Amino acid sequence: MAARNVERFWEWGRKIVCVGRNYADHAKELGNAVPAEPVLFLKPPSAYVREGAPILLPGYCSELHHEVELGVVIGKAGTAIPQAAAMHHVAGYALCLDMTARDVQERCKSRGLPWTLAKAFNTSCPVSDFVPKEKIPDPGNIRLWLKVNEQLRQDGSTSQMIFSIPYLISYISDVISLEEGDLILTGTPKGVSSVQEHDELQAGIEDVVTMTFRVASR
Ligand SMILES: CC(=O)CC(=O)C(=O)O
Ligand SMILES: [Mg+2]
Repeated sequence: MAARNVERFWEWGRKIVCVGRNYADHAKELGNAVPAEPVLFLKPPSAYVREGAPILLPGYCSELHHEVELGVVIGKAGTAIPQAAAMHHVAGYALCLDMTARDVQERCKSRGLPWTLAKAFNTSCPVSDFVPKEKIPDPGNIRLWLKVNEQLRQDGSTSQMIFSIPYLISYISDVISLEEGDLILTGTPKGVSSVQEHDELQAGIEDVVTMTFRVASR
């Protein structure tokens, strides 16, 4: 069998581990408490969508939100990885959107139900090209931005994250072993807002990588 290339991690069928409420200003804008420990949820590999294909509005959602996030691509498997060794397990990064059916999430929250329908639907994880680790020497201090129809909606820095990337890798891998090709979404800064059919979303990690997606109905 030909060796698989981590640069095409989205084709591997590996898990996507997402961190919620990792930026205090975003937790605040949604009226959520700032967490004492990371809030985790999962997306399946079927959530991936690549540039050229649309983000599909789930039929049961009336308020689809964008969340721009730094994605961390795992290059070396591990369980209970110590923080000091965490960055040795990183192959690189990707620009990601954590598309969220916000109305559905609010209903789930009020009923104490899991967020699966709100977070894990097909095309809920638009993802950029792979960014090799060397291109982002300080992932804890880099700008993330997102425009909808050319209007800037999100503009934050990973320096605002509550839990650092090494802490997240250590925390997650203590509970869920990380494998090569897994992706960690590290949370979103403030400015999330709803998108409609035909909207154009442009996002970037500083000027390192950008991507553009359109929203379409199913
Ligand atoms: C409230 C959320 O949807 C949490 C989340 O995904 C985040 O990035 O924060
Ligand atoms: Mg998110």
